[in-house]
Amino acid sequence: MSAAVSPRLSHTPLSLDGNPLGYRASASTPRSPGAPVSPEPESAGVSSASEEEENSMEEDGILTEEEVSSCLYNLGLSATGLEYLYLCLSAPGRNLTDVSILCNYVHLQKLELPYNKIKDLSCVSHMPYLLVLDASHNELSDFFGFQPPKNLKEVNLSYNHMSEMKDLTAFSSLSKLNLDHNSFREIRGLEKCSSLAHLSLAHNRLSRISGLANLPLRELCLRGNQIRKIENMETLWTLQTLDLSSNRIQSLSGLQNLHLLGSINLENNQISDIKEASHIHDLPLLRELNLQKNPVQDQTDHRLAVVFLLQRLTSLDQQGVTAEEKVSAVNKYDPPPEVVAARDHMMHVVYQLGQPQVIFDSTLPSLDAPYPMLVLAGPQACGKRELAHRLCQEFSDFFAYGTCHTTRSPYFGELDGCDYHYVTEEVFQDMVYMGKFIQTIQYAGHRYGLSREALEGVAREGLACCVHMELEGVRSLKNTYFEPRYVLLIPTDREEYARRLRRRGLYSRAQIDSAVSRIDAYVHINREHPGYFDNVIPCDNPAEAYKTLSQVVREYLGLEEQRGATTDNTVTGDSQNEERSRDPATGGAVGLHARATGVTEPSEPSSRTYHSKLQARLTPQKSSAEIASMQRRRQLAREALMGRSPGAYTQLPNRYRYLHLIHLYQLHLYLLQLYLLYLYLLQLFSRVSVTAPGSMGSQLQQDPPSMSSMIPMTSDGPADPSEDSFGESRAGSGLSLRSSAGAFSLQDTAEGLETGVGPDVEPLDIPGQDLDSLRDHMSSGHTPDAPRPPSSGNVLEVRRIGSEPVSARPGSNAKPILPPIPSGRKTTEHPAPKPD
Ligand SMILES: Nc1ncnc2c1ncn2[C@@H]1O[C@H](COP(=O)(O)OP(=O)(O)OP(=O)(O)O)[C@@H](O)[C@H]1O
Repeated sequence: MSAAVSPRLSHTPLSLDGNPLGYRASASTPRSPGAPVSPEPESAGVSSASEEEENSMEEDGILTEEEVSSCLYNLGLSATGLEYLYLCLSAPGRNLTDVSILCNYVHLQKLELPYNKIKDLSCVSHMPYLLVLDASHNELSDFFGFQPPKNLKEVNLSYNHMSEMKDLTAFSSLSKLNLDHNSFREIRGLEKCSSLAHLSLAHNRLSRISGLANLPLRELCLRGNQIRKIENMETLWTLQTLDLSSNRIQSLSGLQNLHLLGSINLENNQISDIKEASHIHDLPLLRELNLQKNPVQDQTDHRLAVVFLLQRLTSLDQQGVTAEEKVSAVNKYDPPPEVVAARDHMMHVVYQLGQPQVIFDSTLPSLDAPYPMLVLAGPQACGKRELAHRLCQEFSDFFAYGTCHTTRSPYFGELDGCDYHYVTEEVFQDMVYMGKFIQTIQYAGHRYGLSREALEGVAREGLACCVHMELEGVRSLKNTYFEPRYVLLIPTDREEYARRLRRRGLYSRAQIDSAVSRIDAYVHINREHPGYFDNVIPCDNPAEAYKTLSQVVREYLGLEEQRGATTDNTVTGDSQNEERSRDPATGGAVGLHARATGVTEPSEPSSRTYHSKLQARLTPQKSSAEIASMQRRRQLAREALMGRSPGAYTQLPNRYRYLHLIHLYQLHLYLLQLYLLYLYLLQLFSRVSVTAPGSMGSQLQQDPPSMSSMIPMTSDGPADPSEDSFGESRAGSGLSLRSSAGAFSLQDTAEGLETGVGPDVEPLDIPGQDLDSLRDHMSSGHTPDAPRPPSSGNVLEVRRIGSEPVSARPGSNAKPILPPIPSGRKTTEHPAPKPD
């Protein structure tokens, strides 16, 4: 059966309307109405009645039998199955006014009479087998003005003059009804149309949606009415396509329950708020949405916002939604934590680039080794701030508290500058614009940030910075060039943690719930990304947590070595433990497992022993951090010798900074070598000049006479031979380096330069003019380290180990050196004493 017939082609409907046999009724073959016919092959010339005849018929608008003959098509079995009949009639665009003759064609199943002037369709009452009726573009004013054909399925009465719907209960088979372009003001009479799947009432005068309850509609078109509100549609469970374009709708409320909706057209309405999209957010099958010509289009990024709210859309405003758009939308409105962190990092880098570039104290210790930091991470009020303070107190030689900025106001007992720098939102934002932060986060409506200055202050002291932060802060910090140690403090007892939060009396119930739920984020990231945190410490009991933390820190610093020597013996005496710890398949797994499961077991001596021993075996004599530290000190010494301070190139643009440093380094190296050669020759000459010629050879073979002054001394005598001449204990670099800061030896510098692995050089405070004094001093026959009379600040002082530590870098703003926290390095054996 033909679905549609073009009115202008209706004279030759055979090829278009599915008559496979190519038969049609001959106009010259009269037959009784509905009478069976024998199929005849169509012959050219017979198919059309004479034009004159047709014109005369069209003029008076009465459909005649001859014309009917020419309009019949689709020969087939009658509904009874007993005879062959023409089942369809198509007479479009003939200006017909009277089609009463069709009362005789009782077997018709499809009747197409569009583009005529028909006012009366009562003939349809005589077509009990009619399935499809198309009477669009006529002058009908009587709604369904005929007796219901029992099986009528599709009716098109669009473009007529009907204004009132009547009860269609009798049309129970009706599945498709088109009533567009009439004058209906209200939908009614459809309640019993239990098969109605497609209904179109476009361009009528409807002002509200009604009369559709419980209809099995799959497609509903109410375009071009005056509807203001989506209502009475809750029961249209089966609706898949909805066209409400060109109405006056302001809200999408009312569509929430239509779970099968796949396409909504709301073009040309009054929707002005993007949030309206949230009403259809949960429709699982929604793929197409048209919001063109709505006020909402004026909002910037409205498309991204809608794409974000309705992420299942494949087409928005008749334009395909791309994957890129979806990603951008999510990144804009609900960015994943990684994106937040990356953006935060990017923002601070960009703002910082806008500022004059300087070499920061926190980058100076070495270009290779990042500034040492310890980050205590964990959910709010897990006690990490107290732990950080305590740690900095106990290990004050190593750590200082990095005070962050916050926009929240201080709680009772908190001190500005101690716990946080409390600033206003404006000040905080200004600091952001000035590129002062390394990372920031927004937490519980407040902003927190670690400023560069907080870090620099600690770096200037030569200490490692200890900070505490939330997971978001850790994520951001991980994007920077800093490589802190991250210790996760995690509450394992949620009840206790919630109680602790409640006890503080500072947080609302929602805040407490949120804080408790954030534990999962920490657990998740620790489980999914082994190694994300270097250590995980349960913090249910603050005292226990601190004990574990300080233990961990000691291990980092290598301080455990000295203290745990006896412990080691007892532990290593346990052969079983030792065996286990040596076996990477068992002991090693314990350590890894502890990390992976997120709980370290500091009370597990075997794993600790195994770990430290393994580290001791695997770690080379010097770690990269130590080497970096030594290189830096050598460089500082050279700078000091040359009377240079870093201030000369601190204003260099960032990108030339490292290149410039390398060139300077090479130049220094070269000049220093020349200078040392010169000094050495001077020294030789001076000695040769005071030594008898016969003893000259033996004198030359001796160690340099100043060697004794190079041996580190303590107040009680020579220093521990396990320390090198700079007091740097190989086993515990962090501790010894700090205590020996300021020691220096020219010979050692020369030695180090020649061998490349010589003793370390500590920076020497030599102002520029000291060089002249040094030259004068040596030209008078003294060695550089020979004592010189004191003068007012222009004296070259060779500090011995054991003198009080120097807190400032030689030259301008040098600082004592704290190497990056050694990576758990522990050696059981002390380095072999240096030969005298
Ligand atoms: N710069 C920062 N980056 C990321 N997180 C930060 C930063 N500064 C502070 N925080 C974290 O913000 C959260 C809220 O800070 P607040 O001072 O209100 O909590 P707290 O009660 O002191 O928590 P805690 O005792 O665990 O430190 C804390 O978890 C804190 O560690």
